[in-house]
Amino acid sequence: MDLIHCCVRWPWKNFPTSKTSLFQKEERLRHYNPLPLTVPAFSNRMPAQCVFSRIEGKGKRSPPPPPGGAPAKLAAASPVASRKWRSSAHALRGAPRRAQTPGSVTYVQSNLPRRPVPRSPRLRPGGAARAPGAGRTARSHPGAATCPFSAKMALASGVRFAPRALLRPWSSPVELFHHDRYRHHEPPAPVHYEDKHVSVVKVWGGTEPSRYFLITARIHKWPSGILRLGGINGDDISEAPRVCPWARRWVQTASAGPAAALSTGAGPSLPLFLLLAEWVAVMKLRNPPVNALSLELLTELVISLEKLENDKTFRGIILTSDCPRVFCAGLDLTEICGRNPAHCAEYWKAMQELWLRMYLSSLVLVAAINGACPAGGCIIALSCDCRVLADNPKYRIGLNETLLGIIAPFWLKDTYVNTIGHRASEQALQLGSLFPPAEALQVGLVDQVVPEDQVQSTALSEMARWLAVPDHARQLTKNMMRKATADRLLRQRDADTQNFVSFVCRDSIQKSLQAYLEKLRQRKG
Ligand SMILES: CCCCCCCCCCC/C=C/C(=O)SCCNC(=O)CCNC(=O)[C@H](O)C(C)(C)COP(=O)(O)OP(=O)(O)OC[C@H]1O[C@@H](n2cnc3c(N)ncnc32)[C@H](O)[C@@H]1OP(=O)(O)O
Repeated sequence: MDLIHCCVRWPWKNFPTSKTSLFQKEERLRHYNPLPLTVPAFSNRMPAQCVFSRIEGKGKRSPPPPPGGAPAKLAAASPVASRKWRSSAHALRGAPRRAQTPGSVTYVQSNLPRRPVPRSPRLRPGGAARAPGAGRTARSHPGAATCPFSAKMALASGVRFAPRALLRPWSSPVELFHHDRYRHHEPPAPVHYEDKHVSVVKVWGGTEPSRYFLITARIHKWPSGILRLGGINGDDISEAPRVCPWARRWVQTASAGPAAALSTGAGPSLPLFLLLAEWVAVMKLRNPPVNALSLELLTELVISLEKLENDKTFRGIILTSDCPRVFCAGLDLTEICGRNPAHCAEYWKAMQELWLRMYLSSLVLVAAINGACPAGGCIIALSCDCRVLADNPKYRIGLNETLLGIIAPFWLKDTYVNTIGHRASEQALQLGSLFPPAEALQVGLVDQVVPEDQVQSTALSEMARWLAVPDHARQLTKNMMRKATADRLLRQRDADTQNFVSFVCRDSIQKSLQAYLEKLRQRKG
């Protein structure tokens, strides 16, 4: 299994929500030299099928909070929000930074001269700003600290978002911004731009003058790196490097194309005043020949997911296959055929664990299904948030257990029902249907069917779409939708394991598994 982690980092998390606060922000940015980003390689070969290859940012990390920093209450309630607050507060103050702890991403000394950041007269001690005339900060707005909707209300009522708004537990305001304003304002014609450095995945936003836009671009040098470039129509694009000096190369390259393309209704050029990026991991299943879910692979998957979940810089995983023509062949039948009950129990527990982790993952999981996806493979795909399937009639997807003489356990059935509905599941499960792409799309088993060579890029743009939603709101919603299903298994996990073991260890089932495996082997010959 391959994991490719790619990233660019951004120094600013508070996005201006009005022209006034934009200018305030630019004023501060003028005195702040964010860190240069270079791309060293890091490879940590794991045992078994798991390979991590990292592409990492260089720079330095924020120090712990100053005395009187993030309130202890916040730290206790939301470590992520607290951390965001700390790094942003220090960026504002130009505070010295220190190297990150070993074992995680490595940051080194910046070569760029760092200038102290003069405190804006509008900044109050503690970093909160009072916007002129506003009289209130977002924080003073009831509920603004907890949910994007009240932040939206605050926006509507003219409240300027101040640095203290960083205390909000939900993620980058850019996402809120995009979410609020651009969801229904796609450009009239798609904008295509590609050169050797970047290719534009999607442009969000309208082309009217004085409107913001957001570009999601892919950086070729970082295969799964997603770059977000924001701008206002009509401003000067040459400002961009000043704002994001460490990303100058890419900003400049990117700016020529999409900006020009977008400028039709808004003047000759557009500014890219903000650069955002997400950390997205690409996880490639690699257990040749067919990515059968061996105990080893299951374990690696669980460990990798846990690592990524715990590394708060990651927000999404694209799951795909490294084996040609097969995404995942499902359970490794050799793990349950001719094995003792203890082994079967251990195996099934690992399968449950993987499903639980994936189904309830706080990260966005996108399955880039680039091959056949039967049975357990389909389960893996169904546990993701979004599925993109390659348009090849040989790449069929579905739960075909009944054809093998086995029965999908209740939690797989529930996952199926949650995805395609009761009647379609009833039919497909009993018939053991494996759907070709067009039918899979029609029944709702996958979200997109695209030509094979576009699976990864489509998965990436789907990821961008999912990451455009504030993490906090998306995670809670996901939990709300999926928790009951997961809880059902959690309540009866041991009984489910017992059922599985006693079922697969039956002589009749062992015989049919053996016959099925034999058939697969002969078919090859
Ligand atoms: C109330 C009680 C409740 C109890 C519940 C018990 C039941 C629990 C059920 C849990 C749900 C999940 C079930 C499963 O996942 S079962 C597995 C189902 N999988 C399949 O049916 C897929 C079988 N494979 C294929 O169809 C093809 O291999 C595939 C289309 C994936 C690829 O075709 P291709 O032509 O490229 O490859 P080959 O067929 O030539 O295969 C190459 C070698 O791989 C071996 N192989 C294939 N699949 C598996 C597998 N699932 N496990 C182990 N090995 C597999 C195949 O035998 C070939 O091996 P050799 O190289 O040795 O010949």
